[in-house]
Formats: sequence, C-alpha cells, structure tokens
Amino acid sequence: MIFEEVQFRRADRQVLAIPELYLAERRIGLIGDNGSGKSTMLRLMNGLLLPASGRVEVAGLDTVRHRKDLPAKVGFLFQNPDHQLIFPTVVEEVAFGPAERGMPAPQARQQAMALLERHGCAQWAERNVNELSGGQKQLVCILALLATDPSILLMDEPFASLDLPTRLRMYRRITALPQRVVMASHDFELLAEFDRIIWLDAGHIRLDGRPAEVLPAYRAHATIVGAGDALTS
Ligand SMILES: Nc1ncnc2c1ncn2[C@@H]1O[C@H](COP(=O)(O)OP(=O)(O)OP(=O)(O)O)[C@@H](O)[C@H]1O
Repeated sequence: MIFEEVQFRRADRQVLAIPELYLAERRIGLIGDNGSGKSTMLRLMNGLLLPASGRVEVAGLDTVRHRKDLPAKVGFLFQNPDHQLIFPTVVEEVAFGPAERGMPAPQARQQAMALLERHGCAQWAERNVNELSGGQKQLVCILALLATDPSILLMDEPFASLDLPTRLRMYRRITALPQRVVMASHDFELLAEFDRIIWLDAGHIRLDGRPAEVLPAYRAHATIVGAGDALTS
C-alpha cells in the first residue's frame, strides 16, 4: 500500500495530509485522538473516499483508476455495523459476499453456516440481524468479511462493542489470519502484537514505528492532554 503526496479535504478544511508512506507489514495499527483522520485514511484505502490530490495504491491498484476492482481485494469493516448489514438474516449476510463473487448459492450458504458454527453462533443463522445486540451485529460483520477472503482487511475499531470472551476469540482469529490487516483501534492490548503503529494527529503522521515505541508515546501524550482537561474543568 502506497500513499504519495495525499491530501484530503472536508468542506474547507484539510483533514489528512500524508506526503509519502509505504505500508508492507502484515499487521498495521492506526491510532490517534477522535477526529485525527483514522477513518479517513482507511476510506482512502478502500476507495470510498478519493484523494483531492496525490495517489493511493492498494493491493497494486490505484484507488482512482481501479476503484471498481478494489472490493474483490480489499475488505472493509465499518465502525458502525448498521452501515454494513443489508440482509434480513444472519446466514444470508455471511453468504452474500462469496455468492456475489460467483460461488453457487447452496455452497455459499454451507460455508456461511460452517463459519457461524466455528464462532459459536450457528444459533443466530436464521435470526433477523436487527434483533441482534450491537456486539453481535459487529461479530456478524466480521464473519461476513472473513467469508469473502480478501487479501487486505481494513478495520475501523472492530472490537469496540464486543464482550471480552468474543474479543479474545477475535484476537486469536485476527492474529492467525494470512491477510494483511490495517486496523484503527484504541485497543492497546491487541495493537501491542502488531508489526507497525501509525499515530495520526490532526491529519498528520506524528509517529510511525514499532508498538513498543509508538504506543507509550501516545499514552504519555493522552495522559498529559487528559490531565490538562482535568485542571481546566
Ligand atoms: N462527513 C464529514 N463532513 C465533514 N467533516 C468530516 C466528515 N467526516 C469526518 N470529518 C472530519 O474529518 C476529520 C477526520 O475524521 P475521521 O473520522 O477520519 O477521524 P477518526 O480519527 O477516525 O475519528 P474517531 O476516532 O472519532 O472515529 C475530523 O475533523 C472530522 O470532523
């Protein structure tokens, strides 16, 4: 994945500026305060947003010129599961991606059932997605994404509403995945296992390196900022 002289604006404001970035590690974490540009960066990688200037290349594809080809290679997990779930039942949701990519419907359904079983949620198969809790919906989104077997997974705070046992299960699952993962997260326990962490600050890369370097630096910054708020409130 490559960012070259990328600028992105919202209304009149520049919200992301990345002069040059080459991402080759298998597990990359994005951290930063709310509004620092993490979601924007992920959406530039999946072609949902296009750079105002510069170039983004993902899985060898220029996101502007090859936008239509990106979904086959790049899986994206939204922060809010309601933005992702479109089918009435859980099994239909998980079976949709592979069926859309040409797998015969019965086989796609069988594979979806196997995936649901492996994650202990086969009993949800015929349930309406709207009847699930927020965390359950999030898990269905993750399984639907894994079912499509993309070569790159982009995840925007995927574990925010999962309970601890489910979160630990998903950690193990993500760690074992062969795919490249880029994940925006505030979950330092998981990010500590990653290969590279990028700290975004007001749309700029403030620090980029190993978790052992970047996570404590961000934590120290957050502590200082938090203490400042406490003193002034
Ligand atoms: N639809 C929008 N219209 C205008 N500005 C937006 C829009 N979406 C995001 N922004 C702005 O872009 C900037 C970056 O937002 P972004 O969602 O990328 O941040 P983030 O780091 O993912 O935040 P969070 O941790 O809260 O999810 C913020 O200043 C935000 O206010």
